[in-house]
Amino acid sequence: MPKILYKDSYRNVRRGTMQDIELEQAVEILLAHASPVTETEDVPLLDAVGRVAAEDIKAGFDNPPFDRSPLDGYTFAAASTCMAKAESPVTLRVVAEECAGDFFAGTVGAGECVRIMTGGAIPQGCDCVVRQEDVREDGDAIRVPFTSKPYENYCYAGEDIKKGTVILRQGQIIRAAQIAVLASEGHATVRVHRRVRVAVASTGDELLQPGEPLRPGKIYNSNLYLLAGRLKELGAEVTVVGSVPDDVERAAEVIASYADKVDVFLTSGGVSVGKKDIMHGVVPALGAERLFWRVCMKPGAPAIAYTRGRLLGIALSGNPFAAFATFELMAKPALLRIAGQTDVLPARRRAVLADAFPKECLGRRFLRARMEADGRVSLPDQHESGSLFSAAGCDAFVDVPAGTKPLAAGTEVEVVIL
Ligand SMILES: Nc1nc2c(c(=O)[nH]1)N[C@H]1C(S)=C(S)[C@@H](COP(=O)(O)OP(=O)(O)OC[C@H]3O[C@@H](n4cnc5c(N)ncnc54)[C@H](O)[C@@H]3O)O[C@H]1N2
Ligand code: MOO
Repeated sequence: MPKILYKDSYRNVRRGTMQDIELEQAVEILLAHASPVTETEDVPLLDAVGRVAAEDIKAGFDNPPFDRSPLDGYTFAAASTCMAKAESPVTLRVVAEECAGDFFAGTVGAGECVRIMTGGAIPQGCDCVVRQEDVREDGDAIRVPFTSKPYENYCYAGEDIKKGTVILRQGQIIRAAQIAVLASEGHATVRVHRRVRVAVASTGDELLQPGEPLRPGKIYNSNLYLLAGRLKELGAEVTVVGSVPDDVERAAEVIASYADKVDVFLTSGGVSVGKKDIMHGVVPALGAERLFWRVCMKPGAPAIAYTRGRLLGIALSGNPFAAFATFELMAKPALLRIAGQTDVLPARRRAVLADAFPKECLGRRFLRARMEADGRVSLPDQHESGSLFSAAGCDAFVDVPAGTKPLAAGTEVEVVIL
């Protein structure tokens, strides 16, 4: 591997045609290099929660599979009660009893009924159900004091799902409701894409692992937990590499050793213009192609993306909120695409600010924020890129365009929902 000096690495890439790109362009470039995994596997339904469907599934039969009763009561032909009145009820003979799961194979004739429980299959000859509380039970007969209409209190076969309906779409994320629908159609397993494999590491000789004693000038490594934790939440197969030293060759060797094992190598730190911002050197040392460096946004502007063969490398800023924001806005769409998902961009909406933001934004800025129950979006007090704690309760970013003056409470803003 060529020896690359720290001081060379950013200066070389800064010269020439290098230009900051818009976030949307960065996402487009990442998505263009995010090939969905092709390997699939069949997993039991409960293991499929959080996974991405690898095939469209159509309902193989009408659900429910038979006409059924929505009540505990009696079923008969509505025509049998056409003469019924409160003062002269019609008497119907109870010829059978059916609980849910039973099947009465006979035909119910005029003047007859079947006692039926909720979920019981409606027998031949019957077209309505009455509640048992509404009739008088009298030995093996009932007295019905009103006329019933055909298909009153009646659940049709296929009322829930018609045969042939697409019940799961390729690329859809599978949640509890989806596995319940699959179960209702008799599926015990479902075909899913294999999980996206991500190695996550942090750069920075200042970093200590939690559990080590705190030493002067050092800080604990929080980004590793933020990124690995978020990857877990998103259902990725995470390899926690840990801290890589601030050494171009060593870091490149570590990343290269994962090139065939993971889809994405995610790092934080070392992307700005400092003496130890090694990622500029790591990219050529890896023999990788740099896709971009610097995005027109705060925080996280100095993010780098690169590829080597099938490996996609995403190097985020070390500042914790920069790592947080750029992970959500740039890395996540690419990871979801690789995982096989079709819907990969975060939702956006307009909302009114509950709090003021007192600073002018010369460049485009993403503010940590929280959607409130009243539909407004609130801001914490602390917005530094290096501050993590105030982001911990946030579930949205306010997307503030370049050149925005201080924002007053009550201003309508564009919000990215996490
Ligand atoms: N002269 C300039 N300096 C800086 C610029 C610039 O344009 N010119 N950009 C600033 C911006 S914006 C950012 S963002 C940071 C990006 O720096 P790096 O991505 O190279 O990150 P580091 O220098 O390694 O670290 C920055 C900051 O974050 C702390 N850190 C790093 N890793 C972790 C971790 N795993 N857990 C917790 N905290 C971490 C690190 O100690 C630093 O305080 O550069 C600005 N500078
Ligand atoms: O892009 Mo940086 O995170 O603002 O300090």
